[in-house]
Amino acid sequence: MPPKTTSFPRQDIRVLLLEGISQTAVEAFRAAGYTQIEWHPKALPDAELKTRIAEAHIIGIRSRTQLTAQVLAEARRLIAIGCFCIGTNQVDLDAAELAGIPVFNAPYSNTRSVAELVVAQTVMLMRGIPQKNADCHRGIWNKSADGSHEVRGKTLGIVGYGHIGTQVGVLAEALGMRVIFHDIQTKLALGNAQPAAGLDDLLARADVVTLHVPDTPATRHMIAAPQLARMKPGAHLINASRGTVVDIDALADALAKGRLGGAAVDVFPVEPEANGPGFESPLRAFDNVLLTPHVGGSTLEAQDNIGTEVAAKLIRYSDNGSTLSAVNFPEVALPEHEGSLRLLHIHRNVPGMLSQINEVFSRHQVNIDGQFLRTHPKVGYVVIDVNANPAQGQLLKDALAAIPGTLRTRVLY
Ligand SMILES: NC(=O)C1=CN([C@@H]2O[C@H](COP(=O)(O)OP(=O)(O)OC[C@H]3O[C@@H](n4cnc5c(N)ncnc54)[C@H](O)[C@@H]3O)[C@@H](O)[C@H]2O)C=CC1
Ligand SMILES: O=C(O)CCC(=O)C(=O)O
Repeated sequence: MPPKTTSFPRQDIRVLLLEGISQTAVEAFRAAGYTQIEWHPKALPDAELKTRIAEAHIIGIRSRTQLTAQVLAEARRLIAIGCFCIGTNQVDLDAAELAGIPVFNAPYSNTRSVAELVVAQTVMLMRGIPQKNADCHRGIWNKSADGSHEVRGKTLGIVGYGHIGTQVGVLAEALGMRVIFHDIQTKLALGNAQPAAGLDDLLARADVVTLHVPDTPATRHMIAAPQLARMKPGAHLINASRGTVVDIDALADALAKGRLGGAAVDVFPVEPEANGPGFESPLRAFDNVLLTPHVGGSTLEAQDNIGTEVAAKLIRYSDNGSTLSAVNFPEVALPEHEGSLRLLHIHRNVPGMLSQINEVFSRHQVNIDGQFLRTHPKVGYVVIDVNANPAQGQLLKDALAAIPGTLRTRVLY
């Protein structure tokens, strides 16, 4: 099959991939006919990001690149954003939506990797391995069972019982742990897991507390001094969710006072912009804290799967207009449009928009083959398949773009 063209040829669409996104994404774009792919191993400094994003039609990032409203204001050509990870808190989702830019992510591909790391950390913390490891590195031999426990029969408290939390629970039960969880939504408990009566109840009962919530206003500092004080003396805390969830100074204080047995922390309120020296944290002072550089989802398996998954979503949107599974945008699942010309119209969701759109087609005496509409409170997305030639398509696109409240139009041939 010859490749379908979009409103301009695929080879003119510029794809900017940052932060060492897996080559599987590059391969997926190439296989779909995209040739202008710029790949960077790291995040870009803010000024360079603004320059590069101004030229890009599609951008792929991971958790480090901050796509703020100011950065997005420079992204005049951008049609789609891919977060090659789960979290999308690094993107101003409202600003992107109001600019007519859907944001896609990979909600599942690295969840197993995080779950495996957390289970390993649970065993390591319960055995006091971080301190023993630090001692050995300093040449100190300290063979002792003091403070060292099996995880079998101990209680794991999972805060946020979603894709990662549930997998952690299943793996922990396989090791003989009792699993309790807390979530703001009612959740199906897997295996023998039990819901706790609330966060305070979970904190009071768990030997190890592990956090798997997203970054939201409600989760910011959800573990601070009062919550740490409710944990069992000598219990352990694991955070592989987001650095904003734990008050790091309060955690350092609890560790300094010996209230907690230890902690494993993979995510930080401020993370260095690049690999190399420059990681600062009060937790560096503690031998009983396992520190990792935000690698919960960083396995080759996860990254390869994420590369394929998010690239497929971006390509589908670019070629077909489908926004299924976009995190910030009206979701429209579209059939192929063989034989029809497809117009995309993204607009402010104000009364009378649809009638103005349809008036364009009646004015140009063009038959509509199919129409798809979804709205969010602020933004609407209409896709119209028409029986028209490319020249008419361009005229229709210009007429649609002239409707007040239009955010973006595209034509797919
Ligand atoms: N360290 C790393 O490399 C990685 C970190 N993550 C982080 O892990 C987070 C969780 O990932 P998933 O399990 O896939 O997300 P998910 O969306 O499947 O699960 C999150 C759960 O948290 C619950 N929740 C939300 N607000 C809550 C609150 N205030 N109190 C209690 N529960 C609340 C939700 O109802 C949901 O069940 C992501 O948002 C991301 O920030 C994800 C992947 C890799
Ligand atoms: O490894 C990454 O790029 C970020 C992983 C993560 O935190 C996420 O998927 O939300």
